[in-house]
Amino acid sequence: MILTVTLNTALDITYRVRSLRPHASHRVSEVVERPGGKGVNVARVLAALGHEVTVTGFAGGATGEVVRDRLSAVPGLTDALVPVAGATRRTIAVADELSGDTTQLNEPGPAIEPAEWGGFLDRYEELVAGASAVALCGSLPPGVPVGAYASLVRTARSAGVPVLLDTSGEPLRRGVAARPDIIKPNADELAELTGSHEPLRATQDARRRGARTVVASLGAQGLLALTPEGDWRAVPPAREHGNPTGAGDSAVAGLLSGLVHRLPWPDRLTSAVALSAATVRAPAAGDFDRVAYEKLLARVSVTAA
Ligand SMILES: O=P(O)(O)OC[C@H]1O[C@](O)(CO)[C@@H](O)[C@H]1O
Repeated sequence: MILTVTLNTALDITYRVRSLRPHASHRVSEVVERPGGKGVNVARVLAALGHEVTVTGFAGGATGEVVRDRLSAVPGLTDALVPVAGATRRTIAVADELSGDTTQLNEPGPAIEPAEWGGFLDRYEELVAGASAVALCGSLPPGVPVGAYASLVRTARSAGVPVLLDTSGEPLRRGVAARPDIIKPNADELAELTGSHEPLRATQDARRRGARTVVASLGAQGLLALTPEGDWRAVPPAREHGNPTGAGDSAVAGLLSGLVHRLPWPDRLTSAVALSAATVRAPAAGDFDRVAYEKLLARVSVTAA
């Protein structure tokens, strides 16, 4: 099984409005509610691709119950979330029909008590022992130590399980130094980590900091990957229009799926780019348009970087 870790799970709410304007009141034409947080989205896509996947992290309160209830209906997905006293956060994505842009508002998440964090570490160690790969995804809720991902990377490495890290800021900086197998920063996360806004230079710098492979997600420019097998750019055939929320999570799912199937890197990148683009076409995060995905697979271009 593939293990995904979402320390800051969420109930993702997507609102559709005609046109979003600051300081104005809006009528919402559609509301979609989904279990979210990056690792949860990754897990849902992996399950849809036919993988056995286990979700862990924290869940609490009424929002946590909704998240767990919805996850129990996903075939192939096992819920190993650790209960906490605080309530799972909500995130709000406002999709603006006129511009096609999405505005995201993410709550900070519940305060995690030291005993809850300790309980999670024990659970994580047990789960890692049965995993073929681990993904550590998203922000940290308050109370979780900033070096959390560095510890979780070290645990996976000492168990001999490949580990992918997808986070930002100081948790990413510390996590990279613990030498994860793969990191998947976006352009902003890379720039924050390295101080460089030039993607190739920043990706090389991120690799020198400790990640074995860096896969940078660059929006419409696709993925730039520096790997032990070679360096590639994987680009979708055209810019997609729709809701980009969760597109990076789908790319992570594609990378993990390719990793456990031991596919060559160009094939992993093709699948990651196609899934990512097919997610932009689907209305809610963590979903992808399967027909678009299958068509896109033949149209992604992978070239040496
Ligand atoms: O953990 P954060 O970095 O706040 O990101 C969480 C959010 O990002 C998304 O996963 C999209 O990538 C949403 O589903 C939402 O839950």
